[in-house]
Amino acid sequence: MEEPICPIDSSCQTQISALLSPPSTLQLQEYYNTLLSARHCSSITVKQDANFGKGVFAAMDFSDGDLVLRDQMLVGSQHSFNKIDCFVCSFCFRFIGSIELQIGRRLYLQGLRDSESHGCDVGSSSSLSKNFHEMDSSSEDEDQGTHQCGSGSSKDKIPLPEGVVESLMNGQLNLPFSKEFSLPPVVPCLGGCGEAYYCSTSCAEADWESSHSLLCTGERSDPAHREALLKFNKHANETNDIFILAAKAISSTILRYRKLKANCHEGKMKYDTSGDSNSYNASLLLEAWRPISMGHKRRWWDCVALPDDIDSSDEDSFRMQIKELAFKSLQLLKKAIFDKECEPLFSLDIYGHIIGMFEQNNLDLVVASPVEDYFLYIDDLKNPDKEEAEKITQPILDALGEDYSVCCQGTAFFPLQSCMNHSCSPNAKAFKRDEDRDGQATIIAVRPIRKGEEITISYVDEDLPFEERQASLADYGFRCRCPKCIEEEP
Ligand SMILES: C[S@@+](CC[C@H](N)C(=O)[O-])C[C@H]1O[C@@H](n2cnc3c(N)ncnc32)[C@H](O)[C@@H]1O
Repeated sequence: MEEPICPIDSSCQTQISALLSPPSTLQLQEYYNTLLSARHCSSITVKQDANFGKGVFAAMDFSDGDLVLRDQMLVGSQHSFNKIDCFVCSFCFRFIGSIELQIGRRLYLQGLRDSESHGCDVGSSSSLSKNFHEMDSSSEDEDQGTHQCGSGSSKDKIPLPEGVVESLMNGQLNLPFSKEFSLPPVVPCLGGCGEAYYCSTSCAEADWESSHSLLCTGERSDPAHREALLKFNKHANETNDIFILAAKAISSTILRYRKLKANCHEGKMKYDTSGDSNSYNASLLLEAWRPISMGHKRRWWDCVALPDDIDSSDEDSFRMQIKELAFKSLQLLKKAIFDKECEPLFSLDIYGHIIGMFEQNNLDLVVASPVEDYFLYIDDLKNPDKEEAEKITQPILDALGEDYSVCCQGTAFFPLQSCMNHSCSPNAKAFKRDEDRDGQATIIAVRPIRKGEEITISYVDEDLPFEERQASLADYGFRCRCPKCIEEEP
């Protein structure tokens, strides 16, 4: 197999090195201080630590159970396989519409999928390993893809009579007590793509401004770009949907760059324009790239852990195929949204680092479903209300099957949480609480934390034995040197 060669890697080498060089301590301090003050958060600080690079430190005392941080994502996306099950805002990931729409849409899409007997994307490393085997020409059980979808198999489900699913979707059928669980209305994408929906016009506008205006496949987009974007999305959904996140990171950088440039031209912002236009553009691009530059990064194909089912003798070939996959995805994206002034962003080196950053730093995005709350509420009713309600809800539960409620699942990069180092004896935990109904990351203290102490979370199950912990942390590309590991090291 030939190594993919990206010409931009060599033509923009100097700019790429500038984009990838770690920020100075001053830049880092300025960036995080501004971010923390914009979020009115004075309880933590981000500092360089001699041991592990950046870390998060307590700026006050916390007690066990205290909320340490609610972190808003920089970029995030719902897994493609989860889109059948959960209808959520494409920007903040709140469930939208109504309980009836959530259920009706899910049953409708499941039916459609079953009749087309399509599988679905199964997420990053398993899909990579599957991909590797496919490229390696060994066969893969077709059922495996379907099995891993949230929607489960249709065999134990009792379909609803014809027309009921439609009535749920179009609002003609109101379920008992569903008004107790009202959800925000469905706001379609401003570009009319029919792919992105929102909980409010402010989310629709914020997403449009931050990245979607470049990635929208609606009528407002240029037909040639639309075609290319559709191909890019298809490839990402079939291989690894982290590419969608990488596309969002590149789009948001381009849009920030254009905004900075417009602000400079309009005189709203002062910038050193003494150099030539290339160096002026390059420094604006560096500024636009700042939020991404802060994340800890290594090239994806260098840092991704070798899946268990791939022999170490195949490691080089595996890494090369990962690189090829990224190159293919990048070419599709380049066709869709290339911008000459932001050319370095389309180099394979930058693309590999962005994906590597997401693979190593991302947190699972999990938003609890209101459908579960709804059925629990019905179950808790007293008779005769319960009996009456169940006449309507039981056939729906039978149609949904055992996994009647699935939470929204995705992956997201959180700028502050991603600065938290790992410890096998952590003092905090990334945690979903019952009241979390959007895609923010919540960090809670799991024991008292003194002002000045580093706040650590565990990336893996910290109760595993030493070697198993180290093996799990290999997925994050490092060997743990926390106090517990240093003590337990044989
Ligand atoms: C999510 S980042 C945490 C923030 C990171 N320190 C930074 O500078 O951006 C994870 C990286 O931090 C380092 N790290 C975090 N916890 C560590 C630990 N317990 N032992 C060794 N390295 C650690 C590793 O380089 C790891 O890949």
